[in-house]
Amino acid sequence: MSAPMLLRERAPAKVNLTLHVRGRRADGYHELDSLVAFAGCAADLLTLAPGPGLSLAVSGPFGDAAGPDDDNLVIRAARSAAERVEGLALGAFTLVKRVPVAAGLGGGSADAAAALRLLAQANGLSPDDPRLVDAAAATGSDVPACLRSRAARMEGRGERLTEVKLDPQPAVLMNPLRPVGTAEVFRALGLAPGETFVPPGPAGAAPGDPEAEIARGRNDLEAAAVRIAPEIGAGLVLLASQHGCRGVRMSGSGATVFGLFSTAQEARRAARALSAAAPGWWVRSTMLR
Ligand SMILES: C[C@](O)(CO)[C@H](O)COP(=O)(O)OP(=O)(O)OC[C@H]1O[C@@H](n2ccc(N)nc2=O)[C@H](O)[C@@H]1O
Ligand SMILES: Nc1ncnc2c1ncn2[C@@H]1O[C@H](COP(=O)(O)OP(=O)(O)OP(=O)(O)O)[C@@H](O)[C@H]1O
Repeated sequence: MSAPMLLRERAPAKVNLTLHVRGRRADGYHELDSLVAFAGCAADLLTLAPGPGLSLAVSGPFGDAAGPDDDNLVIRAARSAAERVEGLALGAFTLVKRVPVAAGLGGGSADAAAALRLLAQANGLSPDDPRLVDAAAATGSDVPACLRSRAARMEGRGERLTEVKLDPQPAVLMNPLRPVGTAEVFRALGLAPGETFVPPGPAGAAPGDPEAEIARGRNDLEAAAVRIAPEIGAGLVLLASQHGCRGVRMSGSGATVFGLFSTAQEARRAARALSAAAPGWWVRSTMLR
């Protein structure tokens, strides 16, 4: 008797090392230019037992916050793939939700992307299959980048991706466990459809050298998000005060903030100090790549 097949995938959190808003398109979405990387030590876990039907069981510290299972991005991605690939075998998913929800870490997008990778494996498809890439884009703006889960430049709404050679970045992630809605933050920028975004301050570095781009870049959603959740500002100050911190910024639409460090040891030490200094916050040291 053989055991039923169980496939596993990690769904690493996404961090926007830079996030530049170009403007608002006629369709209401914002045109972006963002360097994204992925966190080794902050990830959800997915399994798939291929078989008839489609189901999802969610557990883990943030399982309740992910919303009803039928609405979960895992199910939405699977349905989206099934619409595009005739005869696609689905099955029973489990999700252990360890990344905070509505946190600017693309947790739901990472889960959707991991579900597509599992379906690719179960059906003998490449995760780069254009039908799966199309299903990813239809599920959410961050899902195509999460499908690859490697450092990249993300342009447009997230559908244009270019690989970026990035040295692994020791980092600390901090989140106050206050959900911040992505749509609300974009709305707070106050751009009309068709309007160009004028960044405050100097332009960032030209594309080519990721280190310079990160050092001189911005997150154009940061000011709007701080108005909605002022604790983001407190998190940035706390992170910046840590020994060895090279720079701090918010990820995505917040409220997660990150600090970059020169060594993994400094990042781990800072994470220990911050866990004590900011009780109630989610704090992780990780390597971004
Ligand atoms: C902020 C980022 O996380 C940066 O990586 C993404 O742009 C957001 O990605 P996401 O969470 O997958 O977002 P989606 O689910 O596609 O969009 C949520 C909502 O955010 C707004 N939105 C999102 C992306 C974008 N480029 N412009 C927007 O205006 C829209 O109101 C949209 O209805
Ligand atoms: N698997 C999932 N994990 C997390 N949230 C999910 C999931 N499925 C659906 N959702 C819903 O999606 C919304 C956004 O959650 P998510 O954690 O992806 O946001 P985020 O980290 O702010 O994303 P971004 O960085 O793309 O702005 C939540 O309101 C949540 O209810």
